[in-house]
Amino acid sequence: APNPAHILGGRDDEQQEDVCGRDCITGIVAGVIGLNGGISLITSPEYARTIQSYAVDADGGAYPPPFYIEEIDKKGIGLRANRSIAKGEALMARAPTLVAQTDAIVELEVAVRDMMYDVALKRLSKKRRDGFFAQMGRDVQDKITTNSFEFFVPGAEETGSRHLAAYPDIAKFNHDCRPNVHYRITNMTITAVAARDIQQGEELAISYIDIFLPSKKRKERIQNWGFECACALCQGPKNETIASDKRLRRIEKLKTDLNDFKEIKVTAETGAEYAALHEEEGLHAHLGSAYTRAALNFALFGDEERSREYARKAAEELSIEKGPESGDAQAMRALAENPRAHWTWGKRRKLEK
Ligand SMILES: C[S@@+](CC[C@H](N)C(=O)[O-])C[C@H]1O[C@@H](n2cnc3c(N)ncnc32)[C@H](O)[C@@H]1O
Repeated sequence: APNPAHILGGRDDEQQEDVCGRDCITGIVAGVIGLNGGISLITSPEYARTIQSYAVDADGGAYPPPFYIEEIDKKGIGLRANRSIAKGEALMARAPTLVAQTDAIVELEVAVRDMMYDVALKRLSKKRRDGFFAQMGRDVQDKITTNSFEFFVPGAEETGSRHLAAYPDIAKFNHDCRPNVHYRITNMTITAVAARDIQQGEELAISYIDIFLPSKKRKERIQNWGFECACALCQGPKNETIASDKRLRRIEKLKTDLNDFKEIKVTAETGAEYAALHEEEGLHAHLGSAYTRAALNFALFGDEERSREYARKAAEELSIEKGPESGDAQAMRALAENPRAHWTWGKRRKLEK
């Protein structure tokens, strides 16, 4: 039977309100839930319960903020460093203002969806609502499309459910194809971290797309977002774009070879070359997985010393990228501790014989 669509909760009062009765939506349930006085949800009661159980950090990160807002050439507003920032520094941690189940906003009738947005936004405090409306975009839907981040909420469906979240402060970061800031979403708190050492005066930027794509494909993706990329790589000299595309192709090829376990197409050094290409290309926010591949490849060839060296580097990067307690960072700490005990130990060397 179709589920009722309702507005659940008020600011902190948890009362329910029916929005459109029992049968206006088939298949999905949608509702709006006020949480902690400042987060509105448009989702099913099941996901709402999970989301409500999340601990949130609404106002974390470096204080005073190591950046200021400024008009940036060809990009609208953006953030600029007001001091030098060390790699790994947490710049900002924020809870979302508005969370909407992706399927719900796609499947809902536009009029119902807009009514839900309306109710959800009215429930926010004025400051948080103003923050939402200050984001770039023609209307509520466009603001969500232009500025939101996606995260998954585990649930009955195998993959959980995708949710779009608005983080107006984080939405001030512009895009760069070689970003100096990395973000991660834990439950639904987003944390922006310096992906490398940053100098005073540099613009702070994250990436909106897959930055392993070659220049042409990146351009297409960015066009889908509705703008032309004004980052240094995209606007830089042609020979640099060609050199960058060549490195990206080599990275792709080495990744395929390193992942091949049926046939040995690599040497112990291939992983190190793979990681060095990431460094050269300025793929700072992806060094964790690059060092991980290198560490595992050295372990596969039974090189204890170098496996440890790269596992240590991987653990350091993964602590920034995924958090110090993430499973990936812990796995690399374990490998650094004792490569000989790892399941990969010597496997490629044995194959070679
Ligand atoms: C999430 S907002 C970022 C903040 C935005 N600049 C503003 O003024 O609110 C995304 C929008 O910023 C602009 N933008 C972000 N990165 C850009 C880039 N690398 N080149 C040109 N425009 C960019 C585009 O208009 C894009 O749709």
